[in-house]
Amino acid sequence: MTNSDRIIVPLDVPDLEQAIALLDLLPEVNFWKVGLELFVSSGAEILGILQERQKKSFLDLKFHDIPNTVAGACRSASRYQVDLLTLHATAGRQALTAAKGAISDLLSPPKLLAITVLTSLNARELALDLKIPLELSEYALNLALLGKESGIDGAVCSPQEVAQLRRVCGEDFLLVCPGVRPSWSIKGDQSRVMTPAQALKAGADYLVIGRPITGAEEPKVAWTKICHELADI
Ligand SMILES: O=c1ccn([C@@H]2O[C@H](COP(=O)(O)O)[C@@H](O)[C@H]2O)c(=O)[nH]1
Repeated sequence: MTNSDRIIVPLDVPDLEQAIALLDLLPEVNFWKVGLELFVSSGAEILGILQERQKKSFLDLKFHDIPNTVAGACRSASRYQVDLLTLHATAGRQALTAAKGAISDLLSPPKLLAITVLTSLNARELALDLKIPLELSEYALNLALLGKESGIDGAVCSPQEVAQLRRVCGEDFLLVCPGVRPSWSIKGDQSRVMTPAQALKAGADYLVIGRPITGAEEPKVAWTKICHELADI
C-alpha cells in the first residue's frame, strides 16, 4: 500500500450530485468517507456508487445509543458492504460488545471503529464543559482500550494521541486519524491537529483529510501536494 492509499477523503457535501462531482474530480482517491451530512440528505445510494467504482468506503455515522439499538444499526449498515463503520466508545462496553456480536456471523463484516474524543474538542472543553476529570490523552486511551477489550477492531483518534494508542493498543489495532491539517491549510473547527506526515509517522493507519482537499480552490492540486508530502516518509 502506498501512503496515498492511506488517505481517506470525506464526502462532506449536502447532496448526491456534489458527491459524484467530487468522485469525478478526484479519480485518484481510493478511499472515501460518507458521513452524517450526505447520508442524512441522500441515503445509501452513494455507497452503491462507490462499490460500482471499486472504491473503499467508510460509513461514519458514529452510532451512540443503547446496546440493542447500536447492534441493530451496525447489522443494518453492514448490508452496504462498507469497509469501516463507526460507533462511539462512550456508548459503553455492552453496546460495543453487542455491536461486534451483531455482525460476527457475516461473511465480510465491516471493521468497527470506536470514536474516542472528537478531534474538535480541546482539553479545556473536556474539563470545563464535559466535566471529564481526566487528562484528555488518558481519557482517549481509556476509550480506545475499552473498544479493544470489547472486540472492536480499532479507534478514531486525533493524531496527537495516536503514538500513545499505537504503543498501548498494539500493531493490529486499526488507528484512523481525522484532525489532519497540512501546514498550508487552516484548522477550521478542528482542535487537536498534526500534519499528514507527522500523523503517519506517529503511527496512524489511515488519515481522514477533508476540507484541505475538498474545500481547496483546486482539489486535485491539493491532493497531489499532500501525496508528495507523504511520498518519502
Ligand atoms: O473525531 C473526529 C471524528 C470524525 N471526524 C470526521 O472527519 C472528517 C474531517 O474533515 P475535515 O474537513 O478534514 O475537518 C469529518 O467528516 C468529520 O466528521 C472528525 O473530524 N473528528
